[in-house]
This record gives sequence, C-alpha cells and structure tokens, in this order.
Amino acid sequence: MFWVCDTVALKQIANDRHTFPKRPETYQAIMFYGPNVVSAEGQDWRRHRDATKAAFGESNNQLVWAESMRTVKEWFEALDSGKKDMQGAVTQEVHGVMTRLALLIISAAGFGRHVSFMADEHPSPPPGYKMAFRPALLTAVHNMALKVLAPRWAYSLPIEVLKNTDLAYSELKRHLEEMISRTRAQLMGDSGQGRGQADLFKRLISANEVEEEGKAKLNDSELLSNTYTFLLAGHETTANALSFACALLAMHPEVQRKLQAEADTVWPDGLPVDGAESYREDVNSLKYAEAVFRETTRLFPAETRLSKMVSQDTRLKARKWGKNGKEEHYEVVVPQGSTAWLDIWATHMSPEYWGPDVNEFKPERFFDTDTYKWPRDAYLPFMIGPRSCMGQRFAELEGRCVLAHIASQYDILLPPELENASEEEKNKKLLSWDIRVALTAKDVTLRFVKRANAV
Ligand code: HEM
Repeated sequence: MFWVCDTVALKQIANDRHTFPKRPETYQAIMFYGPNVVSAEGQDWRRHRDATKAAFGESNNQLVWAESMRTVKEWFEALDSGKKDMQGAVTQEVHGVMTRLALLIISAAGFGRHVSFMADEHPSPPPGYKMAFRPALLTAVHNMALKVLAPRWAYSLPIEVLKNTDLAYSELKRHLEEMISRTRAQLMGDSGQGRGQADLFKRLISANEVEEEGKAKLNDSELLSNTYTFLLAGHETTANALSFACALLAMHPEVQRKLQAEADTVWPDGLPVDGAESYREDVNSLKYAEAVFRETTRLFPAETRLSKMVSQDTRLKARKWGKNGKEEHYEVVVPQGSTAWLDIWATHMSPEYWGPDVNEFKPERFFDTDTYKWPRDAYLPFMIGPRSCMGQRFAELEGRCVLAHIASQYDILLPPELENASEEEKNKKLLSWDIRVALTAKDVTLRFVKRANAV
C-alpha cells in the first residue's frame, strides 16, 4: 500500500489511468441502478464520459447561476418570516438547509425540475407513489452504507429502517424512470428545437438517443444510474462545502466582513434580478466569494482520499531529505497488485505547499501576488487528470453564488452558547464531521440576522 501526498507523484497517478485504474468494488454504493460514469473503468468509462460530457456546457453554467440565485432568494423569504430571537436572528440547522438548497438547484439546473423552497418543506408523494422525490433520494443517500451491507434476506425482517431503505430505493427508481420518460417525450415533442438551452438532463437523454453502429451510447439502466449519480454527486458534496463555509464565516467575522464588502461593491443597489445578466456581469467580480469556497474545500475536501489499483509494475517519483536537510529525488518501485492512496487531505494540510499557517481559514491564500503563486497542484478537492470531477464548474458557481447572496443580506452569527467559547469548543461543535458518501458536516446550527443596510 502506498500513501501519496507529493504533488509530482499525485499528478503521475491521476494522469495515468491505465496503470492506476479505479477499484470497482469501492463504488458498489453508487451502483445499485447499474454502472455509471463514476464507477466505470476502461473503455466503458470512456463511453459513459463521452455520452455525459455534453451535459456540462456553458449554457448549463448560466442556468446553474440563475437557479442558484432563485433558490437562495426563496430561502431568504423563509428566513425573513422565521421566528426571531432578541437580536432579530433566526436559528437554522445549516446542513439541512444547504442540502435542501443544493438538491433544489441540481434538480432545476440539472433536471428541469423547478420546485420552490417553501413548497419543498413537507413534500407529499404524487398520486401512485408512497414517497415523494426528495425524501426518497435523501433516505437512499443517508442509508447507502446499510444498503451495501445488509444481505437481501434481511429485508424480509420486520426492521423499520430496512423497510424504509428498500422503499426509498424502489420509489426513487420509479421517480427517475418517470423523469426519463417525461424528458424523452418532451425532446421528441420539440423536434430538436430548444435543445441549445437544454439542461444537463436533456443533454444526457439526447446522448442516449444517438445511435452508434446500431447501439445506443448508454442503455436504459446506465442512463438511470448516471441520472442518480448526477443527483447524488451534484448535491451532497456542495451542500457540505456550503455548510462548512457558513460555520467558518460565523467563526471568522473578519473574513465575513470582507465577503460582505465584496458583495456590497458588486451589488450596491441590492441583489440582482436577472440571472442571465448577473451571470455575464457578476461572476468574475466575486473573487473573494470564490476564494472562500476554495479555502473551505481545501480545509474540508468532500473526498479525503481516493484509492487506485496498480495494474502493472511501475515507479513513482519521490523525495526525501538527507541529514544535511537537502532534498533528494529518487524513485519508489511500486509492484503490480498494490494500492496507491491519493491522500487529498494530507496534501491540503501540508505546510510545505500551503505555508506555516496551513491550519488557518485564510481565503487570501488563493490570490496570486507578484511574489506568490498559490499552489494549484496541491489543491485537489475535485481531483485532477482524466477522472477529475465533471461538475467542478457547476459546484464552484453554485458555491460562489450562494455565499455572495448570503453575505449581501445577512450576518451569520454563532449560537449564543458559543459566543464566548474557546476556539477548541467552537471547532468541536461546528466543524465536526462524519465520513458517509462524502465528508459530511455533523451539526452546524447558526443564526442569520438581516444586515441593517441590506437592500
Ligand atoms: C463541492 C462539490 C464537489 C466536489 C468536492 C466533488 C469532488 C469530486 C471528486 C473528488 C471526484 C473524483 C471521484 C473519484 O475518482 O472517485 C468527482 C468525480 C465526479 N463528480 Fe464531483 N464533486 C463536486 C460536485 C459535483 C457536481 C455538482 C457534479 C454534477 C452535477 C459532480 C459530478 C461528478 C462526476 C460525474 C464525477 C465522475 C467523473 C469521472 O469519473 O469521469 N460533482 N467529484
């Protein structure tokens, strides 16, 4: 087993997918509906990636921005009508809110499914269903480990959580199948018109319709599985990043003030209304919001490490430091059959790459100066190389948009019991995590108070 956190060796592994393929059994949890772009390997992966990449074009980015704007504003309406404390602040369980926001955004920008934040509060199942879409998806995601571990016979036992998990997976499958057939019908109906502005899902379905030597690029089960994967990858990771970002901002008011100052400069007359216009004009100005999102994903990467198989004997470049402290370069022999762990978190927390203040929340480290270039190769939350994240731009735009909107309108405050607490207590309460599908924020309860000058 080889643990890697040297950027040269990391790049070597990430770029050579033939020598270092994925380990398919690690992806069982996302293969219940069949193989997909995340789990596939070799030629099969190439087919999945080619059939799905058209979904992530520039027109989708504009949609992501516009839908993020719409959804976050709907949350603000709910916040403004919420119960206020003596300071006029509304308490929120932030991870729950961000999960709901991120799911509504991917549903709208990814799947053309527009549901309002309020209407989504207590969704009831549509006629003929036992579970609504969101509870089915969230239960499936939450109970993924159980689904992998529980043997089939266990589902016949009268155990509530198993029954619920089984129901969630079968209801989610029905919802996804219905989404696919509805979208297919729409695409046939519009005879190709309007596909230019199509959401991610329409592009995915179109790709499936293209015949190649008599074979569809993705078969129906692959299509369903990729749909599920996009929904899963498209909300869980971003929701966690946004939850950690809010906690870090509440703990670092000086950073929050800078984020607010940027939002006030970009939007002096209040929040923008037109999503397309705002995408064109604002995205590149919200640099500090981008840096806050990046710094959060450096400190809390969704995937802390990834494993790769070693398919043939090879060598990795390595470094060691001699007795005189001098850096020496050498090569490590890596035999076929071993495992290489790409340690994302260790790389993100290495003072060698990020400096002695590596543990601090400091978005400024993502700004180049005349004498400093931030270490691109040591920033890996989305991985690098051919198997890097397809949704990176999607996630970054969503993150930047949501954070800038919050900063423009609200102060994020600590809960009263943490106001005078030590750093250690705040860290323990607000930044603790579990490893589920991704690194998951545990309990982020914060307060939001409307800024006095919010327009
Ligand atoms: C903060 C948000 C996100 C983070 C940190 C993140 C991180 C990652 C990482 C580390 C991988 C590599 C996983 C592996 O090799 O096992 C990955 C792959 C992937 N991600 Fe993301 N992701 C995010 C958001 C998204 C979004 C929004 C989407 C889609 C809308 C998405 C779609 C994908 C897909 C399809 C792959 C598989 C690519 C391939 O294997 O060819 N991700 N992501």
